[in-house]
Amino acid sequence: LVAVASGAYGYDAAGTRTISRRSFPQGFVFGTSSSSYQYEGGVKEGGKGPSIWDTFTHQHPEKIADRSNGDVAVDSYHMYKKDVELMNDMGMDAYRFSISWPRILPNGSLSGGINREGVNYYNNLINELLSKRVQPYVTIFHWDSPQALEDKYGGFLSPNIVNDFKDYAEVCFKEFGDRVKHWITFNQPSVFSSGGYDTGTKAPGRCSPWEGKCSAGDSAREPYIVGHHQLLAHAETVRLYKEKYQAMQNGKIGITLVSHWFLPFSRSKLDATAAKYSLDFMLGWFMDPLIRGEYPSSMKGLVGNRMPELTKEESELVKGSFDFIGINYYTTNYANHAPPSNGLNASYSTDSQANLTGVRNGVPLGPKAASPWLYIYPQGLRELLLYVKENYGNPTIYITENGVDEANNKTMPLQEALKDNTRIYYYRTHLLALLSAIRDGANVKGYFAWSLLDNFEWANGFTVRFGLHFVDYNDGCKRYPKKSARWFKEFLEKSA
Ligand SMILES: OC[C@@H]1[C@@H](O)[C@H](O)[C@@H](O)c2nnnn21
Repeated sequence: LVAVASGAYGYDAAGTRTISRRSFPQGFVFGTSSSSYQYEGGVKEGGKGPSIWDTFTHQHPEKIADRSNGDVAVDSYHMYKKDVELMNDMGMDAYRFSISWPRILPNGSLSGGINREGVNYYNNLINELLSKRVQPYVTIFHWDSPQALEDKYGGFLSPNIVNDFKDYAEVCFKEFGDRVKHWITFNQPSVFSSGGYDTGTKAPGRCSPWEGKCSAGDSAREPYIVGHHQLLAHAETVRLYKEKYQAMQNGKIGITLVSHWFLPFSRSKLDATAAKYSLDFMLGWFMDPLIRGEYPSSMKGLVGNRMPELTKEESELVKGSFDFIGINYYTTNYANHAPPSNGLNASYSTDSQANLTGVRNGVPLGPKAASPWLYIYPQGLRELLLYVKENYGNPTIYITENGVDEANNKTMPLQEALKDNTRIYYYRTHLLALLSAIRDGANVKGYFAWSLLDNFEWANGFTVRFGLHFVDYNDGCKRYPKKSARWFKEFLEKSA
């Protein structure tokens, strides 16, 4: 009875299914995730050059729900020691953060000079983490590319970006690789491509005139070009790390992809195909080249001559270019067949011939979060991981993001805002789903919650809160642990 009460067998005395870190394999890594533009602030401090997100939010405040920006964000540029203290208080093993490219190379290219103040900031953060035995997992690119390269040659629209990215990554390996042992080249290249170049809802805000309010762009071609250049930049960087640094620094390198799980809206074959196409366009776009050296056949068939081709040499460079794959999972969608729009208005979002929704015949897949795209469906994480195991050779996986948001209710008293029971439900059920997939053979080595703190949520600005800690934007970004942070502390209690 005592063992059951202590949750040793997964159930508490009340019979509620419980879970703790002891349920997971020995050495399984638990952490939290963040990104430079969403956390740092210090927009013009320490010699940082402008990023495309600085430009996007200042030139198009109308594209951000509350017309806000990341100039201050949650001020981690000045408060990183407090952040590390919060991770340590919870008992977290690791922290995933991204480096701001223009904070290291203000002019984008190596020839423009290295900003030593920027290097110092990340050295201080890494050293603070290690002083508390929190392992740094570093994302080299989380969407905030240098404005200087956008102006110089169109950023990721140009193949020139591949060498500039590789040079930037090499500076990171040289400066931080003695202490950073897990590198993630890109965060969600599919979303950088679709948000920035299909819908125009993310920086640099390009799209076709009929897709959105953008000054320029081509939603039918640019997302695929930008995706292709990210894939090549990733593969060249992995080759550099493996040829020149891995033996000496003994780190691992990978990439983070995002995917929903997809369920057919009906039992029709067309909807089953729509679900598969949706998975190919969101996950397979990059997973297929990484595992097989080829874009998905569905994409090649549906996108046709607008889909870039991997040469034989590129295919060999990309195939197997990883030690691990990061997967971000948040939600699941129903997919129903959507006949192709007229050929004139093709785009990444319509090429997959699928309409996506979280509701079927008025019934939602699960409780709805604050973000309209997020329905709580933990089983989707299990299904996605088993799909990756069965279809992609069971590669080493880290869940590099998983989380849920609530609305930023400015009239709610602080003590009420800290009672985030939905987030506890979300994490408990998703960790159970993850454990189930691991027990069925999924090769998962770690899990990172999004996010340590409430932060700047891109087009949603500060109108939603994803954090385990509440950030008071009206009082110097003061941090307060939510109830979920206390839940995670119990979950992680190493001695338990
Ligand atoms: O929307 C919440 C988070 C963002 O804040 C992250 O920056 C991004 O990597 C992501 N991908 N899917 N969901 N997310």
